[in-house]
Amino acid sequence: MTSHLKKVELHCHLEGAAPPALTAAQAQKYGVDISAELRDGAYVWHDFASFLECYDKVSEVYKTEEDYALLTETYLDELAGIDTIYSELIVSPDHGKRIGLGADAYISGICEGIRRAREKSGIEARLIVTGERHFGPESVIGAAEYAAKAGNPLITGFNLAGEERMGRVADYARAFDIARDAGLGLTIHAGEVCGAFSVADALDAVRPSRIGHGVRAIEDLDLVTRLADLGTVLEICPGSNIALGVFPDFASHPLRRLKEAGVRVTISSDDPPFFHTSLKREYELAAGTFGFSDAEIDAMTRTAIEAAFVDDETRKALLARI
Ligand SMILES: Nc1ncnc2[nH]cnc12
Ligand SMILES: [Zn+2]
Repeated sequence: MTSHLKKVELHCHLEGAAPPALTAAQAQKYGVDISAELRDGAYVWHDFASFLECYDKVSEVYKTEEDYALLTETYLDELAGIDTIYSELIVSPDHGKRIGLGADAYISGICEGIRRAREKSGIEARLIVTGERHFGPESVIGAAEYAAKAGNPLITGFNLAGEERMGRVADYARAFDIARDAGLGLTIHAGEVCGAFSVADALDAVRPSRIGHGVRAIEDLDLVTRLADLGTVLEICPGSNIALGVFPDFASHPLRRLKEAGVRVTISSDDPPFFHTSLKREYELAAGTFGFSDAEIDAMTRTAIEAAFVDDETRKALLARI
């Protein structure tokens, strides 16, 4: 039972959190045929590449500023309902551009959703702008430039998501330089679909304070030591890793081994309904399947706040609530 624990989430893709029922209603509203991607209330995909395709198709039924406000408010309300005090949402202004809404309207809708949710429950949230690796370095640089120039106090981080097998991290280093120079926090998907080399690449080329997943670092014990020595925080999403077949089962998932090796680990849900999970379930898995005590789970939540892309005053206020 973890319902009595305060929760924090550092790694959730906004469109990846879209509830299937809301997506079905949106598709009907816009007359979009989504029957290949959404069947019997569940998203349909069979491997990482088809997951990314399904994700992009689902994203297409969220079209207006108000659609994005509603999606954001819905997800943050769900989080607040399980005692989540802080959430970082991974968002893609490029997607706003691609669907013709525009990056500013996309972000403005999301910020309105944050405002509405915060007013009801007090939940605090920030945005991590992401580039999508499969759209290539130029597009990722564009996302970084957007985030750097936005001057939006809720945009506090930059990420690289998408097809990890495309190119090497160094190809995207310039985007991270732009984001770093603008004072944004840096995190990057690595060591999820690709092996330990991808985590090493990320450390060498980006020097991020956090890594999304990073779990395949376990394939190289020297690299695990390097992560522990650097204090790099891993945003670990066990349910996602099992759903995508990164590990065959929870018994072989390295969350506990990484923690015991001194790596700073945190728990998140990634794209919850796509992976039949939720932040609530991830906390339950931490307690039940991984056998962590309440104190150990609270320590991971505290690590997440320490690594959050927020100002010191907000960090202090959040830490005081754990
Ligand atoms: N788990 C994941 N890995 C990489 N890119 C993503 N985009 C959405 N979810 C993702
Ligand atoms: Zn992710």
